[in-house]
Amino acid sequence: MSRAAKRLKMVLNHLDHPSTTLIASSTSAPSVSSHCTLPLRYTLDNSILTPGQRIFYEENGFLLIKNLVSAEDIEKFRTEFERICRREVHIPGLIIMRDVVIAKSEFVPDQKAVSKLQDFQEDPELFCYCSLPQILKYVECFTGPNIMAMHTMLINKPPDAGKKTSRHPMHQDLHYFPFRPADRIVCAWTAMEHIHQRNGCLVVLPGTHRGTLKEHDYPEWEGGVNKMYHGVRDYNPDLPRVHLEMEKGDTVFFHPLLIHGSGMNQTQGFRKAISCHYASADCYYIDVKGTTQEKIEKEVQEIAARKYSLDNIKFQDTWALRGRLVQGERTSI
Ligand SMILES: CCCCCCCCCCCCCCCCCCCC(=O)SCCNC(=O)CCNC(=O)[C@H](O)C(C)(C)COP(=O)(O)OP(=O)(O)OC[C@H]1O[C@@H](n2cnc3c(N)ncnc32)[C@H](O)[C@@H]1OP(=O)(O)O
Ligand SMILES: Nc1ncnc2c1ncn2[C@@H]1O[C@H](COP(=O)(O)OP(=O)(O)OP(=O)(O)O)[C@@H](O)[C@H]1O
Ligand SMILES: O=C(O)CCC(=O)C(=O)O
Ligand SMILES: [Fe+2]
Ligand SMILES: [Mg+2]
Repeated sequence: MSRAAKRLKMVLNHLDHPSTTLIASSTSAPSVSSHCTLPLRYTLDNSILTPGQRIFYEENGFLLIKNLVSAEDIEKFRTEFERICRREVHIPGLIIMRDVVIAKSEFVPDQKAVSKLQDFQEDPELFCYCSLPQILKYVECFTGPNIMAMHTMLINKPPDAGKKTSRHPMHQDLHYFPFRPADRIVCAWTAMEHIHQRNGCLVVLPGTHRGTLKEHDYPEWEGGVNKMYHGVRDYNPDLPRVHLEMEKGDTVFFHPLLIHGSGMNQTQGFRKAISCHYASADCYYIDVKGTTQEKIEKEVQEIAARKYSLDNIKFQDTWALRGRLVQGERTSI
């Protein structure tokens, strides 16, 4: 056995012990070190993730699992999405979002007018995604056994109308969340078709989950920006980034501090993905007053007041009302 292989084996043998520390370099096999250490803090001890997968998530803040959701399930989500677009079903609480370019034009009951569905927790067909056992099995590695589905989306990224508004600016999802700890929150995002750079795949900045929550603002884009699409202020386009090309059914799990976004859709198709943000039910709410999240709190409260006549609702309560238990016990949030 080579020296590198021996070293790797030693790390793998130790990984099941919480006290183990390791350094994991981004290029080669991880090595045990007594002076420069990185505890495992982003993943929990169970037998689902291989040691290599744990190290990868610890280092990079995301983990891609191939072929996790079946074609039949994806077909079911697609069918339901189309029914919603044709207004054949009405789902309480569901937000149907249109791209900013067409938001002010005429009503067209077609999927071509819908860029995103948000908050589908009351739709049994779509919410089925959030309870898929093969997804929850992975989610538990990050959240622990008590699991809440906090936020649901089906993204139908439209062909760009020429103004680059189909882009999603680089952001950290934690910016939208008034609950903690961040390490017990994870997003599952599943490709509903082949997603590549030309139709606007996810773009991630590996390792940025180890940083802090950054200040977010609307980016200054000439062609306009969609409502609530905040981006990290002073985005540095020189940081190393990875385009996540995915096949239908592939699922990426990522940390809420990971900086990510998606490019414009340069094809004529509507690229589809379905996602859910999960949190441990043992998380707790925080007050965002006086923090960088105050602006988003205000925007969400304005929407809650305008759309649902919920005046003076607390930011935390907009989440408590939408969150749904999918495994274990609803202990806190
Ligand atoms: C049961 C408790 C209820 C609590 C309710 C709380 C509401 C919560 C809102 C969402 C929270 C978002 C949290 C997400 C966090 C997850 C992390 C992931 C990061 C992201 O995904 S970032 C993007 C997330 N945000 C969105 O997807 C935006 C959500 N969209 C909307 O809220 C609505 O689509 C919108 C934009 C408010 C419009 O809806 P609606 O009011 O139904 O639409 P109207 O046609 O009536 O238009 C009203 C007004 O808005 C303009 N408009 C419409 N679409 C857009 C757009 N895409 N961009 C900019 N402006 C838009 C439209 O032209 C109208 O303007 P007027 O000037 O004519 O009034
Ligand atoms: N000023 C900015 N602030 C925040 N996010 C940005 C900014 N500019 C670009 N992005 C985001 O960067 C990510 C990468 O975009 P994309 O894949 O389109 O890059 P690219 O096509 O390689 O670059 P370019 O568009 O410059 O040719 C997208 O999420 C995009 O929305
Ligand atoms: O373009 C996408 O599908 C990603 C959207 C995203 O990151 C989000 O909604 O939080
Ligand atoms: Fe996001
Ligand atoms: Mg681009």
